[in-house]
Amino acid sequence: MKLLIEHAAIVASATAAIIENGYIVTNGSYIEKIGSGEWQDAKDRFDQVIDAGGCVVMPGLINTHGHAAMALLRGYADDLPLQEWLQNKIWPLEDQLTAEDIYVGTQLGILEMLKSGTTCFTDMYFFEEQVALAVEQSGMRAVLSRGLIGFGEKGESAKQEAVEFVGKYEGYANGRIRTMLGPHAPYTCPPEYLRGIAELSKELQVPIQIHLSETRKEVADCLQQYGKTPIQLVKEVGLLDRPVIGAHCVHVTDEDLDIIAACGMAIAHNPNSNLKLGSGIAPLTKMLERGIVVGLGTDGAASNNRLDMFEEMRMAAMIHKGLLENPLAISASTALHLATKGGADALFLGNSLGTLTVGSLADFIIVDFQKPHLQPRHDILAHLVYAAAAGDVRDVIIDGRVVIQNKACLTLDETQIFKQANQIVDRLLQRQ
Ligand SMILES: N[C@@H](CCSC[C@H]1O[C@@H](n2cnc3c(=O)[nH]cnc32)[C@H](O)[C@@H]1O)C(=O)O
Ligand SMILES: [Zn+2]
Repeated sequence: MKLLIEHAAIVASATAAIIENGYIVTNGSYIEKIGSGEWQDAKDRFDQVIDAGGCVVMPGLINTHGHAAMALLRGYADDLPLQEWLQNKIWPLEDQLTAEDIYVGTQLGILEMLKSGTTCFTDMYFFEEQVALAVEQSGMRAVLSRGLIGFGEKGESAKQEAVEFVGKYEGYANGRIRTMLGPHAPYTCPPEYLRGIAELSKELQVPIQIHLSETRKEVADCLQQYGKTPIQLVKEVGLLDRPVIGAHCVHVTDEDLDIIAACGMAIAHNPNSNLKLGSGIAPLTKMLERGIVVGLGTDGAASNNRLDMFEEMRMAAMIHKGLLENPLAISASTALHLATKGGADALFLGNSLGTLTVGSLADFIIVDFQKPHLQPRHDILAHLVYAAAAGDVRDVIIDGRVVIQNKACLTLDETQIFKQANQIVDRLLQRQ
């Protein structure tokens, strides 16, 4: 497949100069050429030529933390704190979910992410092979892990499933699927279990994703039980000797942050989920000051309730400005970086993903700027962060393939997915 995208304003990265009247040529999965001016050569050698006049092309957004199938649970349990939300509402309902439910729920989540400009997402859930199937069929890129709760027999069999999952799906779907190990959290995985996961990660050569220091209660319980913060604990069991992305890190001490920086652990910052569950606000500026690699994430749709990275990008900028009473705290450029290259780096994929350069993967989005809220064009980068919204995404290209065209998804059947998702919820809530 060979594409020519022309007449676009190209934001190749959060720091590069904007290319006016630019073009991008793709070849297979990769970007072959980027330049400005009219395309002079023949166009008949392209499979498709896309006129992006009046639009901005930017790297696809990278969602570094979530549980896609939880789109099914959107609006099911709102206005509760994390532990109550998980134990009383989410986990009992998740116990009833079938493989088919996860497949449909993931399709719904992917559809929402694609239409709002996400080209790569991270997932930690169960029936993960169904997630892989939905990813493969949708054309999306993803980093997938079987979520692990490390107690008893179930903990061991889930670990075995995770090993098989990595073996089967690492590099699957033309490399669009990458894998990780997904121990859920220190409060659901005992220290010895986490130690085993660290060893497994080394053996299988895949990174780890885990929820860490999400709430004040989690940290207090951990201190009480082990005499250590969650960060100190995961360091001690050897987890941080491996590549790790920790989700949340809302309640971290300066010493925790020093450990994170020294070990090269990456963080998924989920501002909207942390706000909605009343967990708090992670110290993003302190993380960045220490050179910690940070990406943005939505978390599941049951705690957000959107899978919209434009929202996360905007919120990441706004919330820290307000909190620190400093409009410079997180600039538009920093927010855009976090949502693109920062995310790629946080998933250990920064070599090929996150910026638009010759030789990098052809994952990018075309944002329609012919909208009242995106005019006049003072500053394109600021518009992308402070003014643009999911609905402005016109086309999405992943792995050199057009997946969303003129706002329509070419790979998933939207009507069918809505119908099936509602049938599942009716069954779960016994409304039929
Ligand atoms: N329960 C699964 C394994 C866990 S998957 C990951 C889990 O993370 C849960 N989850 C979603 N968002 C959060 C969060 O913000 N903090 C902690 N857990 C979450 C989610 O509901 C899901 O149960 C099994 O059958 O083995
Ligand atoms: Zn989560």
